[in-house]
Amino acid sequence: MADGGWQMAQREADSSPSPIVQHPAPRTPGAPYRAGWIHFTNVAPILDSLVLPPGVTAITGVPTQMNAALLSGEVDIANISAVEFIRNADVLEALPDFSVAVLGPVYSVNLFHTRPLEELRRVALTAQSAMSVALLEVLLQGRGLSPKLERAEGEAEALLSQGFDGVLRIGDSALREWYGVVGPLTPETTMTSLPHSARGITVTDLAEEWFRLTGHPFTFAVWAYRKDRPPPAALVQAMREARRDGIGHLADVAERHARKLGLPERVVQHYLWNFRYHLEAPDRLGLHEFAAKAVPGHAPLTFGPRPGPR
Ligand SMILES: C=C(O[C@@H]1C=C(C(=O)O)C=C[C@H]1O)C(=O)O
Repeated sequence: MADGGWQMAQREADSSPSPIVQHPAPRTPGAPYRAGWIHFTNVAPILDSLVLPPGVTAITGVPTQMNAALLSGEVDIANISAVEFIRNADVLEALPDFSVAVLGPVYSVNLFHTRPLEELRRVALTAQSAMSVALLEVLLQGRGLSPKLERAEGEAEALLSQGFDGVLRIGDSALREWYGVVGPLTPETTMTSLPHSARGITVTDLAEEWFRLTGHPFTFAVWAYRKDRPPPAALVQAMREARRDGIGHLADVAERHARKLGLPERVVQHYLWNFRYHLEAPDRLGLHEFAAKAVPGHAPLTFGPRPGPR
């Protein structure tokens, strides 16, 4: 579904640092604390082992759903698109030690294209993602490129055969479609440098492009909460324990999710060990650099108290 007006509307919304936050009704005492999880495979090392403490409930959804749920007050904490945290930094705060970030390629935030980037005319964007759209805009602006950006859902190869010359995809389907283009990998394929083109389709990995541009990691998601609704300590502790367990058993997590995704185990294992889940100094540097480029004039980014031992 093409929508020519959407690009302008989106650009206008993007350039405004003021939040579109609704003010939820005050909570009744004793009401549950509500979490919203984007449950893509890349968060499995944190979420799969998570045992919610008493008094905490959770829902799941795609990034734009969880962004909206946090901003409307439907949930109190969520792993949201980092760009929404930046845009709404006056009302949101983030946990200081949780991120979905990478240094270099991510494999699941992909622009599939059939012409060189410089010659792109029509690019399909998924409505599931806020972060990848903002990143794509920064990368295109950096190269002085302005293809028409349109909202359209569907698999990359199908959209490429329907008049789009670029298709932006995220998450598990983007990972699967990347492998669909470049796979199957041979035993000789080095796992430090996976291929990015085949059959006339190039897969530009937006996090790798960001690394080429800045030398920094790219932080896709942070765990944000409303400043007036910080998470109970028991929830943060449970998340830290779940992450320690998940990263400690990454091969098991990868095996389970490889089966679900229909991908080879070693591909999923490589995908997962590539992530940076602790919002460390380089990830914050990348986040601040992106914030300055994508949301000039944003409110200062604030993070909760420093964590205890991991
Ligand atoms: C790396 C990814 O990051 C996710 C992408 C998001 C977005 O595009 O808005 C939001 C949260 C991230 O967890 C991915 O989905 O592949």
